[in-house]
Amino acid sequence: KQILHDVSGTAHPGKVLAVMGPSGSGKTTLLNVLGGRIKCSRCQATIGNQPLTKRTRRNISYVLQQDIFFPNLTLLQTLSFAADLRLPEHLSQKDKREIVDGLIEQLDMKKCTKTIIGDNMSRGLSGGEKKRANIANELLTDPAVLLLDEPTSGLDSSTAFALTLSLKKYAVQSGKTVMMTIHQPNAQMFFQFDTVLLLSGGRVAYYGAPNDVIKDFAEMGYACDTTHYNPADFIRPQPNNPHPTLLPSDTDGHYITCMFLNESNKKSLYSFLLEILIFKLLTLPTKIYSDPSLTDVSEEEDTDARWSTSFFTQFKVLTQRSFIQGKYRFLSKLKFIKTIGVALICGLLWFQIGRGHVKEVEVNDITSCLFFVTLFNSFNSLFDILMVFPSEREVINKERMSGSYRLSAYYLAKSVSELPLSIILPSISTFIIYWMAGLNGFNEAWAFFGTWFVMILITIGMQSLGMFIGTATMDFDHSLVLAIFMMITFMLLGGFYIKNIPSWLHWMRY
Ligand SMILES: Nc1ncnc2c1ncn2[C@@H]1O[C@H](COP(=O)(O)OP(=O)(O)OP(=O)(O)O)[C@@H](O)[C@H]1O
Repeated sequence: KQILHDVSGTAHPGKVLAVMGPSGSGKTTLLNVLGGRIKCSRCQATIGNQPLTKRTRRNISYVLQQDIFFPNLTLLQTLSFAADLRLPEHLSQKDKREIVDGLIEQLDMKKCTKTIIGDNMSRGLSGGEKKRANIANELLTDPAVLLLDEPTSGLDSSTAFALTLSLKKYAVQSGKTVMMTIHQPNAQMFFQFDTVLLLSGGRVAYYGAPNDVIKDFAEMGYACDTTHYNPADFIRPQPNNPHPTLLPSDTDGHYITCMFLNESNKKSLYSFLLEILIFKLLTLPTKIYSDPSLTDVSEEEDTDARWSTSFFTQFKVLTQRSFIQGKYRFLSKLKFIKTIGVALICGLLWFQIGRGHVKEVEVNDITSCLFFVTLFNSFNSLFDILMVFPSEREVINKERMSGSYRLSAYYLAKSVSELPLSIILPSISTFIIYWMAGLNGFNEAWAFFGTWFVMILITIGMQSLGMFIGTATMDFDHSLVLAIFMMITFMLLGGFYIKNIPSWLHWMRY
């Protein structure tokens, strides 16, 4: 589905470009392409003089419309972990902390550094604060270009205006390029923008200075009574001007330029290129297009390092973060009560069964006891981890899109941070049941360690299986069905219920 048709324009350093247009006009799609979230084979975009590749895209930060964070971390923890992952390793912890503190101060968030981000279940930062946290998170890397998708949505008009002002100030003071989509700016906000790109049905309806919009629309026969109308409201339902106006660039630096090519409309491409050529000769300080031929940007992957930090740093920071994020799960009293409670019941039920001279009939009971302990620990660890990865997927996707870390570093960190759960709880249950049931008598302590070690291996194995099922299905209902099916298959083929497994099914127990 072609969403954007012949959209073109330039965003300049030190200036704010607002992408406006009715819902579904393609604003987010445009930003997604520029931010590298959608691969577009027929689009040509350059940053400065460079084509947009994985490496040059690192100069662009993209603030998504949704504020996606780990809800249990505080604002300071969130930004500090992001700084550790995304800032170059040669910066000291003190430097990184100063950058984080500076951003918190700049965005006026000092009073909520220790507040958790929060979600529907546990209240934390307010909507506006979350939005600012989202922006701070992207500003950490000091990008040359900042893309923001509807940063003012859900904010009241004065907060939205304050945010627009801060973005404008940021662009002017730091000479950065700011490009944002916005739905309904009030008149005050509208005139803060340096350039407005109005989209309608994926086409450019207006591209120029906000001050000229009334004049341009009046020339087309749409006069606006500015004493009674907000120009931003006025132009929204009138998106009939298909001709983009090109603005001269007056600043050098990281300006970002893009063009979407409609293959079926080569004529417009050529006339557009001609327009650019004339324009370029007349005004442009540096070139817009280095190569007008149609190249596939997705093929222009370059081999430069994609990450700011080493694998080890990523692993270390992600493990720490995972511990803090998951501490509510790890330290859940309920889990301890459940484990100890079930272990005590088992201990009482099989009390001293293995002690002394074991009769033949008791051998069966001992096998049942071992089978139950194995099953209990397996179920616990399998179901505990099933939804851990899917629930973090959004955050991981967002962070991976901005090139924060390798997937392998995340996976290893996640596995390591889950270890306390996979060691402590099975150790408790095995310890209680083993000694209460008196398995193997009291004299052979080594046999206890043997049993304990096997239980730990089983739980770690089950944890991996749970992670695999959760990741493969990404859906609670499906993962539950698959997990139960696999557990029951293991139980049936484990040799407890039936000793004479048909030979053609033997292989399945592996
Ligand atoms: N992957 C897709 N497949 C099919 N259609 C899509 C896809 N992505 C976007 N669209 C369609 O493209 C159009 C533009 O979507 P986009 O999200 O860019 O709009 P928008 O201007 O940002 O809207 P809003 O202001 O409501 O967020 C919409 O009609 C949408 O349904």
